[in-house]
Amino acid sequence: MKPLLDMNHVSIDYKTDKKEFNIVKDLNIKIEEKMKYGIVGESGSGKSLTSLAIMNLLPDVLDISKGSIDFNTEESRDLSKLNKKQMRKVRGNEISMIFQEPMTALDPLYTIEHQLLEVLRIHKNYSKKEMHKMGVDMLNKVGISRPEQIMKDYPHQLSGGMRQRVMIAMALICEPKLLIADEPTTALDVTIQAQILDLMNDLSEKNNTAILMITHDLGVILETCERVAVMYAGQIVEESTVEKIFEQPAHPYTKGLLSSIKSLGERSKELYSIPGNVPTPDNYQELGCRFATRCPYAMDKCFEQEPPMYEVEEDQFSKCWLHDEEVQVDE
Ligand SMILES: Nc1ncnc2c1ncn2[C@@H]1O[C@H](COP(=O)(O)OP(=O)(O)OP(=O)(O)O)[C@@H](O)[C@H]1O
Repeated sequence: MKPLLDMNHVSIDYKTDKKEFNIVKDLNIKIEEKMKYGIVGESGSGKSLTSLAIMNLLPDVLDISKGSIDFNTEESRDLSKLNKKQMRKVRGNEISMIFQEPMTALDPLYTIEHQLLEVLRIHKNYSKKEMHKMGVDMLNKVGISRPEQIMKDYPHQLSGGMRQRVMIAMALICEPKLLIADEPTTALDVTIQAQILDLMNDLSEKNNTAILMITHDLGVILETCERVAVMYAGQIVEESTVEKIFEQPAHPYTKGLLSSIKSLGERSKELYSIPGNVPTPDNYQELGCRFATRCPYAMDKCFEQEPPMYEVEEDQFSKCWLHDEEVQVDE
């Protein structure tokens, strides 16, 4: 069976009359129905552009220069080829998205009822009364008490956690096949974070919704996902099940990310962080590995030739020259 979402060799370029450069390169992601899939990476690694590409919402200066984004439901569609009208039918209905900061997605001028029911008005054919009832039920499901009152409120009258619950309600009211959650809990208190993640998981399980979780936080991935792609500077550097990535990470970048959360957990005196920063796209190395400048194991070859993706274990893939049989490493 075809996966629900199949990103095949997707590259995203910046392109204007004056300048042109590649940002996201050769992305391959397969998300099966009902699967919980995570993309993790530091700021600037290309996570958000990946989600915007799926939603066909890339800004004008960015362009999918290669590859396809196949969305396979009863029919198969390459989302990157759909026009605006066709894509509007997909967004909010078959694929929906939760953002980090709900205030940017909620309009301060409209009531929660107006905004919550908007996707139903656009995509479905229910009476006003039916929609109202569905709205109240959905608010109940996301754990909002007094839903009738909240329906009449405006976004600023709600707390951050409540607004995030409303966003989840909005995203799931049409029972989408895929929910994209871009840092859905980063702006919330730690105690509320866990509640919101649990809620998203519960609801998506009940509705058979697949989740694409986008985050810089490996802890969130560990709690919510089955598979994970680790992104660095616009590329996937490692991909596997969450279990394998946590227990036996293969790529030096993944190892670095894990050391940072482990040292947090152990409250060690010195918090480990990977030295240096993610380069900006106009500074990506044209040759070699994009992580080489920060990699503790970098060899000459890493600056000269781009490594392929190796299957280092069954169903575990890592893009690093260290896995090459001809490379000798002294550890
Ligand atoms: N409109 C744009 N024009 C030019 N470059 C852009 C544009 N949007 C994003 N970029 C660049 O693309 C790279 C990837 O950005 P992206 O927002 O996808 O990263 P991210 O991993 O989601 O980071 P964050 O967690 O900070 O959102 C960054 O270096 C960013 O500067």
